[in-house]
Amino acid sequence: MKKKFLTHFLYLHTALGRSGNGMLFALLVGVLAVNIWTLKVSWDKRLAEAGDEAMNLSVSLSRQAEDTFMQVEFTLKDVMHEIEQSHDGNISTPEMRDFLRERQKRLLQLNGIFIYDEKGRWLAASSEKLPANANNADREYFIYHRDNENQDIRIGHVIRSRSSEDLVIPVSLRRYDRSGNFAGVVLATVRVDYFRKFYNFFELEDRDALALILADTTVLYARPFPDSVINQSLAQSPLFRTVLKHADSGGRSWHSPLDGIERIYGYARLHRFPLVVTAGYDKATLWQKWLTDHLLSLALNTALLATVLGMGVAILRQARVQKHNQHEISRMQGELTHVNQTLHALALLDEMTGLASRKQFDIFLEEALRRSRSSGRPVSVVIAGIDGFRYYNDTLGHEAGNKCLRQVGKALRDMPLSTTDLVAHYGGDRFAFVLPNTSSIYAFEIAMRAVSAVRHCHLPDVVDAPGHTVTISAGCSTRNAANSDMDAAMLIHQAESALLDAKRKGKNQASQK
Ligand SMILES: Nc1nc2c(ncn2[C@@H]2O[C@H](COP(=O)(O)OP(=O)(O)OP(=O)(O)O)[C@@H](O)[C@H]2O)c(=O)[nH]1
Repeated sequence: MKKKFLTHFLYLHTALGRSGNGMLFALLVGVLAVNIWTLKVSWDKRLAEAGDEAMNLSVSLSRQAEDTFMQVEFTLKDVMHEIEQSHDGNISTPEMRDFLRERQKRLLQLNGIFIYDEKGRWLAASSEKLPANANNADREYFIYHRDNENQDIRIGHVIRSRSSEDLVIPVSLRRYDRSGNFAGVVLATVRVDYFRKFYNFFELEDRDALALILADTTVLYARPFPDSVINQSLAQSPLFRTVLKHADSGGRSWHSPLDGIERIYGYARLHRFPLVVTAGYDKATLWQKWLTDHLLSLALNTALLATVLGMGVAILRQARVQKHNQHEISRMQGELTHVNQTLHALALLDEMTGLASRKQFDIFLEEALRRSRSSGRPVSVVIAGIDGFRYYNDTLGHEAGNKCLRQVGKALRDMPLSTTDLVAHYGGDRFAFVLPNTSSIYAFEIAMRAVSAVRHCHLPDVVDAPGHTVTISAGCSTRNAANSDMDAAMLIHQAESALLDAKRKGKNQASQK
């Protein structure tokens, strides 16, 4: 049912419909393929651009991080130098505090600078006052330096400052005494807010991400995440599992383990410090923006395609209507031809007697004369009339007269004649023969046979004339070589004249002119 409807709707039952639909389908597939391909190329290009942008951003962020920590490193080294310069070994002096404060103020990223002895006690700090009995021996960086003879700068996990309550990144150096033993730690704390502010300068979408990460996979700061992600491990991130193992910088997409969102990331490992920075563009946001940019062209293309398809269907429909109309016209023409033929045939037959009509007689006679002229062979005409038919008609009535006409007509039709001869009802009580290739002698014989045929039918005549039967009289004329100038009218006139002769001579006989 559905298939039938579809076949009819799409005109698939016609050759025109099939080829039209084939063309429309090919057009649809072609336009769709080109559009999809163009859009795919455009989306791939956008992704590649986003990858490049993320990579560039991560490289600049890595420069910024390197500069930030390098300045801190130099400051720490300055502090070490200053400590070495103190003659009596006393660090807890106002001069040292001023020195530390002055150095701290130089760098925006610095939260504070601190000097601890080998027990973790505060010796000096850039802050206004030293907390009483303060001890940092429990801090992770302190324990590290106490237990490791490493002279390099160390960047630790984020901690909350005991002096300012801020989230800070501890950057520390091991102190040595003159004998080379552990003498404590010099610490500079870098504000996490410094990175927060810096990363906020960039015009990014809500779900785009920037992160500063320790090389041991610990998050130091990451936007747009809450501070709860700070110090989380990214060991499960593709960044540490695979990506960084292949290259120190580059671009790739992966799902962040912090929120599961897929981003196009750029990443860069710092050369001088064990840090990694990443910049990631949210793929879904990129897709939405790209879609919005292409929505207009997409809508226009769709509208164009729909218009073309609509026009195609309309043309197909129009062609189908035209074909239907043509079919109707030819069917009607056929019907008209049939009707015409019927009408023509009816006009050529006499309705009452079933003999040829007067019209057919005229046509047939003209044709016989034409052939006679070209062949030189004779053609004859016999005209017969019922004797005393007016009286018959007047006495027995018109209906009886009609019956008599039919009976006489039948008698004449039943006469054995040549297939080329024609018997017609000439009109009124008259009958006529056209006899091609018939000489005057033979025409006269046929006229007499006609008279005889009617007589032998014994059709009863008028009631008050017993023993009388219906008779006819006949007159004939012939065109032959001797009177070759005769036309149809002359032949008929002569035959009628002969008929009158026969009537005058007493009826029931034939006469010839
Ligand atoms: N029933 C009938 N009568 C017809 C028809 N056509 C003509 N007639 C009649 O035929 C008669 C012809 O009369 P006439 O021409 O005088 O011929 P007639 O009476 O036979 O006279 P003669 O020719 O001298 O024998 C008229 O009365 C017509 O009304 C017809 O179709 N049916």
